[in-house]
Amino acid sequence: MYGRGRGWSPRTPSPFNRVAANRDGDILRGAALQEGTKTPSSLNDDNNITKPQPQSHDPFDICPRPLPTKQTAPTVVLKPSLLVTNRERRKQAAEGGGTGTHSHPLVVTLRPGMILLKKYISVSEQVTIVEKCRELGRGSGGFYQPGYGDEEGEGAKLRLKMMCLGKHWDPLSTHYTDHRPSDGAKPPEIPPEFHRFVREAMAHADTLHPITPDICIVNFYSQNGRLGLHQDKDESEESLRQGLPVVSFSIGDSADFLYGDSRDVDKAKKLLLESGDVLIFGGKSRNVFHGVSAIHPMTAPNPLLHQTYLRPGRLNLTFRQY
Ligand SMILES: O=C(O)CCC(=O)C(=O)O
Ligand SMILES: [Fe+2]
Repeated sequence: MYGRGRGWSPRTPSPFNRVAANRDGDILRGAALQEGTKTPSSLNDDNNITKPQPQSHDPFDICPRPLPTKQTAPTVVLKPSLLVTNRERRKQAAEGGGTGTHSHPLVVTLRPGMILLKKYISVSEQVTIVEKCRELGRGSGGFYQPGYGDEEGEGAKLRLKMMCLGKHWDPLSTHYTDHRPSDGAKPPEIPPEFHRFVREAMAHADTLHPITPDICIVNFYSQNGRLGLHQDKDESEESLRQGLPVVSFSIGDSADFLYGDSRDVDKAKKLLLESGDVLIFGGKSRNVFHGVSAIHPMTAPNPLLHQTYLRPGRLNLTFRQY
């Protein structure tokens, strides 16, 4: 995914020092290194440092329930009335999308091989996706904060939480593996309903080869999340040669998505990806450089938040065929 396309390996000096210094910022150093990880080294009985142990990752809940307030016991969390929810749904439908009727999606060709299905995923489908990602994300192989740098996980961290389905993408080796090296977890399977959503979306991108995804990388960006410009180049040579597309679902807060022909942020185009958007890039755009430069707070659709408690931020799923 990110690594190989970014043109470095763990044994060569990481370009992230450069990236971190130039505001493109897909990593955090220092204090943020602590988030979501535990140090893998430990002492044995004789107080000698042992070999690195498998890490455990703190569970990460993308839909935390509100804490009860002090003065009232037990707290009842009020969901909006049906009237309010329906009004919001109608408003959203009137604004042009996310209605769940895929008969006339707005299909925009951004460049050859790069297709945007605007507000394509209905709110109820977004709810299904969020709930499934929540469930899988809290279990074995669920969300963690991926690190680069060294085998002890003491290097830089990506500025997002990640979970892989189908196969694990390892940021250290920049290869796909059957298990997550840090804790040995096997990635959960891609849920059958996700396969259906991808199949239906692909039908609107008929200039591109359809995929049968066997990998889905799920990223959760908090409001200061970022992802530097990179190419997705770690799938099989055959997949890349055929230009098999990456299918990307955006849910939650909107994001500034950058794309272009080089890693140069100043030359990249900027696209606002909103909740329910599907971006497909394959064929002549399979190697496009892309990244996320900003998340826009408080832009997620209210009905989605009311139904899922999705935390502030953005969920992105990229489906690929190895
Ligand atoms: O979050 C996005 O829109 C892009 C994610 C991405 O490029 C990746 O996971 O490789
Ligand atoms: Fe990517």
